[in-house]
Amino acid sequence: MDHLPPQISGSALLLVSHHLCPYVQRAAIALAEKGVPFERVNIDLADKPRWFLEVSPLGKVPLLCIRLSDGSQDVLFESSVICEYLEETQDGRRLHPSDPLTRARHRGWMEFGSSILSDLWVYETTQDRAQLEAKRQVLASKFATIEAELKDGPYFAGVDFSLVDAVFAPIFRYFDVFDAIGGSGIFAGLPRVQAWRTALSERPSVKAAVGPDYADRLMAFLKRHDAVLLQQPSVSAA
Ligand SMILES: N[C@@H](CCC(=O)N[C@@H](CS)C(=O)NCC(=O)O)C(=O)O
Repeated sequence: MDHLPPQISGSALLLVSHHLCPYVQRAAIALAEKGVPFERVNIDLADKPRWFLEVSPLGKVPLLCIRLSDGSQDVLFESSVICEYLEETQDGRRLHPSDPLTRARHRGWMEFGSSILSDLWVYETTQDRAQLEAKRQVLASKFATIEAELKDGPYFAGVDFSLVDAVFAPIFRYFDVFDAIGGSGIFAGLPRVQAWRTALSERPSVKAAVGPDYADRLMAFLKRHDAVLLQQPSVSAA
């Protein structure tokens, strides 16, 4: 594999990213939690570079470009696969439970998080109010399911931060923005989810992966899509 992007330099790991992508953010959180040095390069998904199309089978970010010890290079795609690879190859904090059954359950909840991201894509980009409301109900129901799963916290599995947390932290950052523009109401009556969301927002790895101006970038994205989500009563009144 010798099509690595021109931006790669000294680091053994390069995360090919997009500035808003929650799948990228989960991988960046896993890297930060493990204390693994890496480089990050953002690409324009509306104008994908040729080198990216050559090494990304699905044309999606994230990619993890890896320089191996013999000097050869390889590329991984799919955020969950990247997280699992990091867990298997890198030192630092363990992000999966050691017990196989618990680990398998965690993988299930990571998939559940990805299904929420698919719902969110429609929720944030639709121009149809009925579709927005239908997705809001789906999301509310999924977070109610999570509420029943959460124990004492602060994280999904208790005191230990795990890959499930890395998956959900970027999801909650969306709702920071949605709440600021009128309130989704999705977490009302879900105290454990609320507490989990707060704990994740304070985690340094999450802050670093998502970036300080995330809300502004997401707002600009919503405006570009002319999202009906922006037409909340409190926003139109402003
Ligand atoms: N299942 C993939 C999803 C990644 C994904 O959907 N990435 C989006 C950005 S958030 C993307 O690259 N979209 C570009 C495209 O579909 O053309 C993963 O977990 O890595």
